[in-house]
Amino acid sequence: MSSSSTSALEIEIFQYTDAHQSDFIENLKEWVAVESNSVQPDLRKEVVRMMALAADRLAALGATVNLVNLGSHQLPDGQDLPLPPVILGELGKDPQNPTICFYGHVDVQPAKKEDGWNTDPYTLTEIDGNLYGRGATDNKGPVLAWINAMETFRALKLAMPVNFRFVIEGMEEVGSLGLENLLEEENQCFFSDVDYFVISDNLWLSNKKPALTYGSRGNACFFVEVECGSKDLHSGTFGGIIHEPLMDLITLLDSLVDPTGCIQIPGIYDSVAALREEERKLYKSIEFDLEEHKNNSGVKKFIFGTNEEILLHLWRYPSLSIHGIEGAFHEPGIKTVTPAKVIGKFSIRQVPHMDLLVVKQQVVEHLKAVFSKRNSPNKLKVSKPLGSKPWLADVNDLSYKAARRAIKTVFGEDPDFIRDGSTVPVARMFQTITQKSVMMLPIGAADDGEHSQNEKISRHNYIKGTKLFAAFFLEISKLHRHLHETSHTETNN
Ligand SMILES: NCCCC(=O)N[C@@H](Cc1c[nH]cn1)C(=O)O
Ligand SMILES: [Zn+2]
Ligand SMILES: [Zn+2]
Repeated sequence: MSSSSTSALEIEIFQYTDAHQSDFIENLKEWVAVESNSVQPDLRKEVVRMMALAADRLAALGATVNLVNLGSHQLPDGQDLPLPPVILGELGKDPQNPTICFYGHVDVQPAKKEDGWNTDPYTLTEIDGNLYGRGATDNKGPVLAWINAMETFRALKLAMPVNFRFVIEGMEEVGSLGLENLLEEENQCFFSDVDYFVISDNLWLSNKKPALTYGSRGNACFFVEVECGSKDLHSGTFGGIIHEPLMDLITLLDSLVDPTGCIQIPGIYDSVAALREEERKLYKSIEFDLEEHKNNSGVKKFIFGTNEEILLHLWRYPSLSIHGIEGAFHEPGIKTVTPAKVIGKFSIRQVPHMDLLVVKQQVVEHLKAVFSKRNSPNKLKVSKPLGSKPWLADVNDLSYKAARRAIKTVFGEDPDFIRDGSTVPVARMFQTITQKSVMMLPIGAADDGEHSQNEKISRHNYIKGTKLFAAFFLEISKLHRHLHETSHTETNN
């Protein structure tokens, strides 16, 4: 469907895209077939193979591709494992054109058929208009949609309206190891002429309505370790006469959040930016379907009952989640052991203007205070292995204006302006390091199930996403040229 303002050029591009749907889906099928799971060390070679495939595809478009070696990293068992290279690609150096740097990742979360998938996770399978497969939406589909859009310009022999830069990595799912250093090193080189960064690695808020994302929460991950000695004990021989580490730990974990979701760590909300009335109004106006969101989650009841409260608690306030306990018996059946050492894992999503150092101090003080009340002789250790800051963009940036127009052209409606409750550390990294404009332009729908069983992207979103990116190239080019012509004229006068 095209809106009345669709240009002849856009119509030509959209017709080409529609006519080549099967080719674009074949490309995605080829990528999904690679088990580029960055979590499991024994699959690292598949991540490396995936990086080579992505590099080849960019090179076929005429891009200069540099596979940057990031060295190696140490696994928990002390073994050294090479990191996959990062792709730095470039195509076009026309000084009249804006330079857009697209970031994406081609590693995936683990997936096994027996986890509850209805189809083989590595065989892209279309059912009722949905393309199921690991990485279909996170993030191979969106990366390919961007490449498909470029391919369309090339196939139609159209001049590229923008200069392209690429950062494609293969370690996003495990914390983008080595990427921040590379961005810092390349800030004055590879990134020096970038005008706008675009990331398409998140989802719409709704299953149907397109969105533009202007913020994401950061995250502070914590380990809390309790240890009573060097070996596990028989609970019949020692139960009842020792301070069990798991009991200490459960008390500690239980002290973190009350049943209304409120974090119990003193001072944690102190620096959260005050909510302005316009912002509250904005949240009220977003078309958010609470029932749809509940259905997507598969749970029966949320803590909050209104759209406004839900959005505030997802985007605007910190939240604390407990992820697991290392060392605790978790397998089926009975084992009457008392573990000597257990590590609780939790994280606190960060919002402006929380400070990671202050948060760590508050967490440590709170846990120590709770622990001291138990008079336990056990050893307590608290650490923060990972911390990333929140990201917030300026929606007045030209890229947002261009994307909004492109969305209207392709989807026939204005997008929701949304924030993301999860963390996309690279958005904040690009912003802090380069001081340039960063935008998140999702093409996946809320029910795509990233990281979950039966991950998918719909054919509709994949193909319209391809058109959206092509329309965005044209819009940003127009707006950028106009801005520069205007400022040039003003300078000359
Ligand atoms: N919708 C985008 C999701 C990206 C994502 O899943 N990010 C992780 C990153 C992370 C944060 N803390 C540790 N890893 C997330 O959990 O938000
Ligand atoms: Zn992702
Ligand atoms: Zn992911």
